[in-house]
Amino acid sequence: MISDKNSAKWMQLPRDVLVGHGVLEEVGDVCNDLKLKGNALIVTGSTTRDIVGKRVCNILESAGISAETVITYKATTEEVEKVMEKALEVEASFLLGVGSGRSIDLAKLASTRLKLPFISVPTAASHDGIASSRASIVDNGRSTSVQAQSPIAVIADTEVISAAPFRLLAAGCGDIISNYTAVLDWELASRLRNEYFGEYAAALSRMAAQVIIDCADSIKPEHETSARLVVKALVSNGVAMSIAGSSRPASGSEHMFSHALDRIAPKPALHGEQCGVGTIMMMYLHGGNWQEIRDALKKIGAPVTAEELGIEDKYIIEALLQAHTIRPERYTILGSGLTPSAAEKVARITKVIS
Ligand SMILES: NC(=O)C1=CN([C@@H]2O[C@H](COP(=O)(O)OP(=O)(O)OC[C@H]3O[C@@H](n4cnc5c(N)ncnc54)[C@H](OP(=O)(O)O)[C@@H]3O)[C@@H](O)[C@H]2O)C=CC1
Ligand SMILES: O=C(CO)COP(=O)(O)O
Ligand SMILES: [Zn+2]
Repeated sequence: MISDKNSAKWMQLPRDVLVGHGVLEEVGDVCNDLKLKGNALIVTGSTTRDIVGKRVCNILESAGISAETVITYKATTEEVEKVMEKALEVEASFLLGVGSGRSIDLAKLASTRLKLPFISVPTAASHDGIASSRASIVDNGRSTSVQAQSPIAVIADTEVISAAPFRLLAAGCGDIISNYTAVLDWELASRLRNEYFGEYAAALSRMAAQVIIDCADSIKPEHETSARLVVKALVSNGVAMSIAGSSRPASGSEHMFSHALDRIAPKPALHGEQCGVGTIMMMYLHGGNWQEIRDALKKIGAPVTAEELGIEDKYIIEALLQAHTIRPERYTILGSGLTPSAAEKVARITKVIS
């Protein structure tokens, strides 16, 4: 028998996934189904608390579960600690991340460290951390991708998500389309560095990006069918990351560019918006069809230029120059870095700057 000891992996996936109109009302039933009792801690943002957090609190209380709330501001190590302290103070037996990517990541990592279950309740389809087992946290000013647990349940109410500002849904499309360059980078790292490459996770990731590109014409504001399509692709991305055991299928050079912008731009845009623009430029560097990426993002209504991101050209160039230093262990098309003239060239040719 030929053994393959290195391939043994623990793939953690959500148990209950609810996507649809009004599924928020089923939070109590989901807790019952999963035998979650005691006190809940709702991790939410200042806007999303008013939109959904308070409603979740009421639904839980009607189901006999007492719920406390903690408000999040930044996805940092300090805030993970703040959430953990609050969970201990209220003797929480499980956590819910109710809101944006930041609140979900903080609930995910804090619950992992406390060994408590966690439910993901996204209020927008802006990022693919909805169902993933990773948390993107800034530690000491450095962007890190931390292994965490998958949510035990995902409750994605398309009525809520389609009512969110359309900019958030368009950003989610950028986060999914970025799978294309992420997978190209992963393949490159496999060829040049003999890095493990997961065919299945890569295929799933490419498929989600393809679905969004193929449906770009029909992704519209306030359409629940659009919200549903994007949420399903985001959930699928989370599954791809869990299968891979890393964010590799969904995060490559275009994500490093976005993380660099978060570090240096005075007012960064949304994660998925920056990743979308990064994908246009990284696809050019890969010698691929960057125009197809740009056209799809334009059709959806996501930004394709520095001006549309609301970021000055000089920060785009600086982020291109710094991107390879963000996660040096993650080999990408950026290799050991671009020269200033190459960075300016890629941004100009792809019309990101003019
Ligand atoms: N773990 C993973 O695998 C991944 C993690 N990420 C991470 O997720 C984060 C990006 O998430 P993203 O959601 O784009 O950005 P943010 O977490 O920054 O949230 C963006 C804003 O949208 C608001 N918002 C959310 N839902 C609604 C709504 N229904 N109506 C009105 N406003 C709303 C939020 O309000 P409020 O202030 O209330 O939160 C917040 O102000 C980054 O930190 C990124 O690194 C991204 C991809 C994958
Ligand atoms: O944003 C992500 C995938 O879309 C997670 O990626 P990172 O590993 O870059 O934090
Ligand atoms: Zn992302």
